[in-house]
Amino acid sequence: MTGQIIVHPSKESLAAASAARLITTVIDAQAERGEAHVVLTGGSMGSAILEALVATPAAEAIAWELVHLWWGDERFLPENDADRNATQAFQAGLAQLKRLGLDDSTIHQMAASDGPDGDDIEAAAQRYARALADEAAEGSTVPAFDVLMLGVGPDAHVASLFPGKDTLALTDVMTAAELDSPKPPPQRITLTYPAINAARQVWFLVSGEDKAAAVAAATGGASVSEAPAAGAHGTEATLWLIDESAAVGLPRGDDD
Ligand SMILES: O=C1O[C@H](COP(=O)(O)O)[C@@H](O)[C@H](O)[C@H]1O
Repeated sequence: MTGQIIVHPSKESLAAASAARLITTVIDAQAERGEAHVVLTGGSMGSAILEALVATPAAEAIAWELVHLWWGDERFLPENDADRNATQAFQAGLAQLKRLGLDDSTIHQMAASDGPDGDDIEAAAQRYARALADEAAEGSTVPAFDVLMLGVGPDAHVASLFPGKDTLALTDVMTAAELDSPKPPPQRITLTYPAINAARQVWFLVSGEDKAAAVAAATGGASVSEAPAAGAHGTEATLWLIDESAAVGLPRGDDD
């Protein structure tokens, strides 16, 4: 496998330690490059890390006005729908981070199904690809994200890249529409592997025994088609940040 597995005792300690790691990584990125690009995940750990982040005073050490936030995927639903990843992120912590200087202009949401493209999901996916290209360095189509976080489903999906789907094979586009997701809602927009794998650091955030088989498969040599998480990696680091319950399927000695 590529990457390092770090096991935390509980979901709470995983979220708190990952939030602390995120703060340090963003501060380092800003010291080196001025601004930082962070990709958020949806799902349970997406909310947990934002809640932990806003609960620590150390979050104030980040220059939030120089942070770009992106999403790895989005459920294609109307704006403010409770199931949108962005809605959940605002509830979990983005609203508080705006008080620390995070600006709407650098919160890059994927379009909603009642947004500028209406229900044309392909157009909405392409719109996000253009937004990524606008912030990319010359000659690149996406920013070299400093941290890209990924939750992992029980079926080992990441972002909205699901087992056996055509989106897994895309190499020439940075975003894609998923029209028939096995997990509701069926319509989603996702980053593709070329976009994900441009990140400096990819962090998988996984809690719960229902994810243990997915963690074991993705880190144990399963194919990308079976376990999409196996196809994601960073250019500098790939970290599996998991809790003990998500680690129960790992061979003994594979964790820290
Ligand atoms: O639907 C989604 O699911 C995955 C995993 O979510 P979880 O609640 O099982 O942790 C998430 O990473 C993705 O962003 C989201 O759209």
